[in-house]
Amino acid sequence: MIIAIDGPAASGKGTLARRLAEHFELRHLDTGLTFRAVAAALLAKGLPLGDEAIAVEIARNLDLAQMDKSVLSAHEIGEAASRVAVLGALRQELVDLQRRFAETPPGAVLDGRDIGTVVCPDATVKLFVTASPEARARRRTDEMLSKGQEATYASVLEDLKRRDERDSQRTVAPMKQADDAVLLDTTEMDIEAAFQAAVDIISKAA
Ligand SMILES: Nc1ncnc2c1ncn2[C@@H]1O[C@H](COP(=O)(O)OP(=O)(O)O)[C@@H](O)[C@H]1O
Ligand SMILES: Nc1ccn([C@@H]2O[C@H](COP(=O)(O)OP(=O)(O)O)[C@@H](O)[C@H]2O)c(=O)n1
Repeated sequence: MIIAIDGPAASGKGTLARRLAEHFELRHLDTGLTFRAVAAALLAKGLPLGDEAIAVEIARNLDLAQMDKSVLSAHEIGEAASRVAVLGALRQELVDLQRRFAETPPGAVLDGRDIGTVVCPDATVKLFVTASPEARARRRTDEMLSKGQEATYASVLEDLKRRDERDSQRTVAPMKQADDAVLLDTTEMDIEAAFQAAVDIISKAA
């Protein structure tokens, strides 16, 4: 079974994907981390985020097991990830890696922006998870503050909107709800309610 979860920044994709993977005894890949890892490596080398040849080389040598979420989840790396995510050759390299992960038995839950449309178009079930920009900004701000990071609601809201705009407008694999994906709007749901709604959708579809 392959569960594809897409949606905008801080919509709760990762939280849901982790819980669903545990519930259905599947592996989980946060594909955003793969873009974040490439961006972070370019930043560490002092190279421009548009250097496609080096970005592809970094992706080719990426070890999924070595990606450190606590480092890569930094807010500014999210912005840098969305800049490298427009590079077509890089996406191709990462899609190959993500697909191999998804197709390894017993299957997996993948979350990202183009899982249902590009990476796993034949996924068993597809969810497009969203929430209002204000709810997402509130959640991300609270998350950053709880980790002792500096954050203001207004700047996080602005950053998320800019990133969503870039992600949905790019020419290669833009963020988009697949035609056969089920929309899950969690604006008025807490984490538990969103999880139960997702389990219901998946149980009906699988
Ligand atoms: N339904 C929800 N209600 C309230 N907070 C949520 C909900 N879903 C996720 N969160 C919180 O919002 C933040 C962003 O969630 P995350 O799963 O990292 O989103 P994404 O993977 O889409 O960026 C986290 O702090 C998470 O605990
Ligand atoms: N499948 C994916 C996953 C992420 N990305 C890019 O990577 C960036 C970071 O993704 P993320 O899922 O880690 O971001 P958050 O939603 O956690 O803030 C996104 O803004 C996208 O530009 C992508 O293009 N395709």
